[in-house]
Amino acid sequence: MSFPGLIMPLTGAICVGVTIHLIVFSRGEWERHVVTIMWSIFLCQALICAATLRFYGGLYLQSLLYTLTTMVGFSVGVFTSMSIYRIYFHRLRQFPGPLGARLSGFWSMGTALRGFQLYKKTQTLHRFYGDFVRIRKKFRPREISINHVDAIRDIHGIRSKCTKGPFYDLNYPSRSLQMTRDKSFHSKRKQVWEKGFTSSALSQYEPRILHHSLVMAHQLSKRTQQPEDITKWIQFFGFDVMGDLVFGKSFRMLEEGRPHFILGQMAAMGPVVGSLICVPWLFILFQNLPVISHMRNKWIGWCKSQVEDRKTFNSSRVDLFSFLLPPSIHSEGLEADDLIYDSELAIVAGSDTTSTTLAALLYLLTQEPEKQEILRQEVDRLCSSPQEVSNQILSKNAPYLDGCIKEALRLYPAVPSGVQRMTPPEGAVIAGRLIPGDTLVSTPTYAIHRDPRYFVQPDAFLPQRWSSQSHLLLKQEAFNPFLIGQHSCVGKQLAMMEMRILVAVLVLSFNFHFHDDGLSQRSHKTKCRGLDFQDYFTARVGPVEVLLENRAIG
Ligand code: HEM
Repeated sequence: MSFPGLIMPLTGAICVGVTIHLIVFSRGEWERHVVTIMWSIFLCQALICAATLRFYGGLYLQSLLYTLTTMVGFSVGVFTSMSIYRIYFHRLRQFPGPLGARLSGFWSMGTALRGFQLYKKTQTLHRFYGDFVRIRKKFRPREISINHVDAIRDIHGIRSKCTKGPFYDLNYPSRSLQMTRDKSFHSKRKQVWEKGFTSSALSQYEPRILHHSLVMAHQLSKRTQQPEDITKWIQFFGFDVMGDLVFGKSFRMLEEGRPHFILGQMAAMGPVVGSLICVPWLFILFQNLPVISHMRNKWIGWCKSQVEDRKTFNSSRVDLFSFLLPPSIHSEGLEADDLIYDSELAIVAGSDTTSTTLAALLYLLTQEPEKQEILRQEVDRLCSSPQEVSNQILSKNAPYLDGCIKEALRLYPAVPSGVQRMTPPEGAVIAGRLIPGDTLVSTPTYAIHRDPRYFVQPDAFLPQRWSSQSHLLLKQEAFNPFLIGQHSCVGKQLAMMEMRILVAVLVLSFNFHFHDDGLSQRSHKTKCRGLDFQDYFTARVGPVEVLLENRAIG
């Protein structure tokens, strides 16, 4: 039998592609089913191949050509229909934004891959297009970034009807306090988490945080001959503290002066996550690839073994785990793996964010020695030695220290692009404008934090704007590093305590300088070029090499 022309299968496949786009891809949330969808497409292609082979009597090449034609036709159908729909018919078409960003997540992925500075690109787009920009940051072009202070209240505030968007399905069906869209599970679990951050719980963590700060100062005091990468030590600190508070044992990175495997794991995963979250279906597909799933399983397996270890020892010391571990798993509707993912969340959310802010702050203080000196004088007045550093004293009497921390959080927010929420089906008025239902919305934290409508000299490090010179602060509500509302950061007070204690110990122990005489190229570069601040959903700071000078105190 002769092999038919390819026009008919091509046209048929294009029609199927258009139909599938219109009934599946243009509505609902299909991303979490992407693996099934891919398998179905694969299966259809295999069936077409087998059927043509059988029907046309074993003409392998032709049969392959036929199958490829249908595949190309299908893809052309889906992507053409998608592009036309997104440009001309999408219900968000009245919102401006760059063409690429309206078309596809690959635009954001390309932008992310060029230095992981999507937060800066978003800021530039807002300057060009205005407060509302249609941009695909984490999910499809139905996302609008809103660069307005009122949007923070309207999207995240306690009265908001916006819910978590499909970004929070990325680990589905695994769930943690943060990565769940189940409201009732979240609110029950949040109550449990909050018990781990009361002032009485925090006061029990404080001596351990001070201990880790002193170990870090001790290690640094032996490294004053040449510039030292302070970011590395701060990461050790952040992870050691969280290991101690979550699993009851430190990772001992500070003591041993070298990274634990978890840090290498996180460093490797950062760019992968940072680029793939822009195209979530690809993220979910990647997670299922053997190499990636092996890395992830290794890490989760490690968390699991730590959770098991922690369950078996009855610590007399209170730690976060004592609160998270229920008397009986079933009593709180937990599933067996929930604790593992919650402990992973605590380690990652608690260490990365705090380390980023601390590294940014030390960079800013080294950049501006006169502000470093004002801070040192304030801390000197309150604490006679690093061993005497106390959160209680600092939190009540050190406004300049708190101002420094807030400025670091403002200039370099640890979640710089903001987080994704979804409007209710009936839509919502956000910053004075009606946004259609089921639209993904976010507030770009970095851009809002550097908006001159809300902060005078927004790019300058001015700790006094939070105390003696409040006229430099035009809209306090625009400052939103921990978020507000029911999904706000549960670890805020712990983070503030850690940052106060470590910074106080360090400024009491050392003077920080950038090295200018060519001894350290990197130190000089950091000084001239600014901070290497990369956005992988949570941000990371590159090496900050500073020269430490021991101070004679006590
Ligand atoms: C400078 C430090 C920190 C910053 C800037 C920060 C920021 C944030 C932000 C913006 C969120 C919202 C994420 C989202 O909705 O997807 C969040 C959530 C969260 N943070 Fe933090 N965080 C910090 C430190 C900590 C610490 C020390 C912990 C301790 C374990 C922690 C635990 C959490 C948890 C468990 C959530 C999820 C809360 C929920 O979904 O209800 N964070 N954080």
